[in-house]
Amino acid sequence: MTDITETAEWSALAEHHAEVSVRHLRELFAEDPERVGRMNVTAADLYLDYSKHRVTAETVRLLTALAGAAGLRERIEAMLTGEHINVSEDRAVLHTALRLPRDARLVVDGQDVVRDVHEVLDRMAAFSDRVRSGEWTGHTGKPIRTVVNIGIGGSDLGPAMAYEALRDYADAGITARFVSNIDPADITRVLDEVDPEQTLFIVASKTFGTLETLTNAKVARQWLVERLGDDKAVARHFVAVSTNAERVAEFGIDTDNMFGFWDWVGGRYSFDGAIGLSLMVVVGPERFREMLAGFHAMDEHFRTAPFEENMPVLMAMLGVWYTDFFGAQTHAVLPYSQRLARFPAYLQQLTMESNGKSVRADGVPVIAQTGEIFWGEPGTNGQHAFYQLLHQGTRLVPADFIGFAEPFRDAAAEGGEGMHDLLTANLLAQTSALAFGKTADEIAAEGTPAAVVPHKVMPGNRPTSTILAPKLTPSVLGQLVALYEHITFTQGVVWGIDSFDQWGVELGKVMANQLTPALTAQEPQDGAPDPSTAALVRRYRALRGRRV
Ligand SMILES: O=P(O)(O)OC[C@H]1O[C@](O)(CO)[C@@H](O)[C@@H]1O
Repeated sequence: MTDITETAEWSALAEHHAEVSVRHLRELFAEDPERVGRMNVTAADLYLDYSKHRVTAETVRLLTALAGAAGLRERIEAMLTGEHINVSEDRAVLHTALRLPRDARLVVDGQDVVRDVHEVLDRMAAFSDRVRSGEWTGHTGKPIRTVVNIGIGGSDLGPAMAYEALRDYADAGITARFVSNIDPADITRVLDEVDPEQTLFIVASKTFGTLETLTNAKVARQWLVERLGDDKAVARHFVAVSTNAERVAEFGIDTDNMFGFWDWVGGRYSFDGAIGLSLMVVVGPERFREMLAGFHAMDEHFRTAPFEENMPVLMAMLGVWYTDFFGAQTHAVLPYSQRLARFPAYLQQLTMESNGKSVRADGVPVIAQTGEIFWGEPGTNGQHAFYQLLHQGTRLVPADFIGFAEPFRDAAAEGGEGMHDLLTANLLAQTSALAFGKTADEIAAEGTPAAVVPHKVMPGNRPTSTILAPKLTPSVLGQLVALYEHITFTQGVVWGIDSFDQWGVELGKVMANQLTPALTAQEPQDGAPDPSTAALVRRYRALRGRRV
């Protein structure tokens, strides 16, 4: 395997970087009146303006050539057709199959994937309809009003983010809550606020072996049985989403009430399948299917569009450009929608668990920097917090601004007419200020005292993408998520890594299990892994009033 940094395309970009990195966006715009008309792309309902990036037409040509040199076209095909591209776990990677239409055909490793996917979707839909209509009741005969999703990582962040994004579409009077952390504060906060007779727990875990989820699920089960006074209540108040039927049964959930998926769906790529059950119960199967159609539309764009017009490829390669050539350390995602408040957190798992790797798929250490660090908050909240650093700090932080033409509902009736336009005006103002800034001359010309001028200079030349969509519908959410999935995939291909395993999270889990007795045993124990940890164990035990 040739390292990407050893290709002619990489060297060409390194040379080109020396020329482009000294240019200001002001100049790039001034010398090319066609720039805005050229540097945009549409995919399904999403419009991307990437003209405010520190690139020229030549940069785009070189970046897409690099994607080609990495074998991106072949790797896309390999993923979509079920090759075992997750090499360290010897698995296919087929989250795109979760949204294939019913009449598509895909057989992988002898399995009719499309038939299986739709079988599960149909069971989910039938179950959701029963819960939504009130036909499925709790143990005492009352309808379900709250679903509590118990899961963590991909079994939490996806459904929690999507629920928040689409909760305006809830039309059956059912709300969702999400419990993930092993911190007892998480589950108790929810249990304190829900009615046991009208609550359905969805225990969501791909492996059904995750400590946090199983612990929280046990707590919820005990709470329920105590409140309803009958073990049999569990059957009406607990369902499971998992790939592991045996463990679901061991836990005491009837596998008739289990919704399955497969090892070729990574946890962080799973909420468009059974892991999205809580969302489907809230918004209904029809909306859920609209979301899947949105995912699929972006999949098709990714599969078919030439790289220079391919939204995920362009955004991925811009990320590579800043990470590997400009040395950018992080990447901000700034949705101008309160409904996307959890989107940055969701993207953190998607991108960082996927691409936070330092060896290539063949086990050889990487040379390039990998794994963009994503972070962000909804606009305008971020503006009043960290945008100062984006505008005037010493670091380069490329940012994605995501906006919508229409809100789900405005606040006109409440006297808030025009609020949404104000929100959008803020988005546009920020990207313009970041790109073009304000010079010392312009500031001095406003009569600013000379000593203050340097403090007010806005350097500009800070790159942003602007994604604009008509409205945050289920379909648009699907498109957005698929966009970032494919950005993540493309970057993984360029860096030559396995984006679909996550071995780096395992050691900590094992050590936590080993350390628990050291914290809880009546007598102090040896065996802390290092002197610092041993001292912290003693301190913790002392604070808890235990013998040291
Ligand atoms: O769905 P599970 O098997 O409970 O796993 C939860 C999460 O834990 C991880 O394996 C990381 O520890 C994630 O990849 C996954 O999404």
